[in-house]
Amino acid sequence: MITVESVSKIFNGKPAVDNISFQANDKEILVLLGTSGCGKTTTLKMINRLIEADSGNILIDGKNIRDRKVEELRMGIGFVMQHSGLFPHYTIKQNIAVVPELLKWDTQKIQNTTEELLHKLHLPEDVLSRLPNELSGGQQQRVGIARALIANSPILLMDEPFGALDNITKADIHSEFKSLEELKNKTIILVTHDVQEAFELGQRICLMDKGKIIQTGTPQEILYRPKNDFVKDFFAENRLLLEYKVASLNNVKSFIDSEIIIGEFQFTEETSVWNALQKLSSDHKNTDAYEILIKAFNDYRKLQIV
Ligand SMILES: Nc1ncnc2c1ncn2[C@@H]1O[C@H](COP(=O)(O)OP(=O)(O)OP(=O)(O)O)[C@@H](O)[C@H]1O
Repeated sequence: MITVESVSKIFNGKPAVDNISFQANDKEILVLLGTSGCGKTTTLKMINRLIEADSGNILIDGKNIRDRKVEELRMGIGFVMQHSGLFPHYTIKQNIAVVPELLKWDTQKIQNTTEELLHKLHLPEDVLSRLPNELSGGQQQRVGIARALIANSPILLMDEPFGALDNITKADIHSEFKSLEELKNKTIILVTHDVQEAFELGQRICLMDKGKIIQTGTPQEILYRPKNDFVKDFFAENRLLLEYKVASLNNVKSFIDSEIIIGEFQFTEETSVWNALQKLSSDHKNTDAYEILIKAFNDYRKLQIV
């Protein structure tokens, strides 16, 4: 568990992070969401002490990170930097091997684990001998993720890990990412300014503005019980889409005979209404099921909006 207690950071007399507190629970993906300059990256970097907090405390599993050696602290934290952060003069193979070499893994183990991760992240093996600038932005980001995952540390900090991807590739990566076995037991803090990404990946979201946390909650809580007008307005543009994405078939099942829809189309109760509708809309034979689901969603929605 990561606990951030009343943490602040001031740059040139201006607060970049202003007395924030939150907790990332074990094995959850907590998203820090906010517009450019609101203090997300600074917050993330304070957790692995790339930036030292001016005040407040950060605890990992109850231990203050100030009381730990920086190198030892960072060994237990995978970090995916904004724009991949790969060493430009190292090959991809060397970039991925940096931490395993510090941990004195034998060459065979490094090679096997690297190949396994490349495969899972859909990167061809021939990238290994290339330099970062010989890869696309999206490929570089996947390498950045492989590098952060290889040592299997229990905590993962990710700064805009999919920022270089277009929206279509992003949607694919999000579902791949969520199903990666390597992530299942990790506590993950992910920074993004992309509202849809936050809703697709975050179990909880901290919405930040001007160095402060405005609201922390599940996507449903943030959407249906916004703390103030700022939160409401922040999601106004994407609101309907987000509502379809946060509602699962489990949420709407009491409004339909969902067994039919779930069984017939191989959905699960966790499938979002959005994904189910997308699948149903791809074939005109499913028009009836599509309409049943829309109606159920509308009935469910009426009860959420207070
Ligand atoms: N090293 C630094 N020196 C001075 N000011 C800084 C430094 N790092 C960040 N800042 C300032 O602190 C504020 C917060 O920056 P931060 O990078 O944490 O924001 P962010 O939410 O991650 O933004 P982005 O999404 O654009 O990366 C900004 O006003 C930024 O200009």
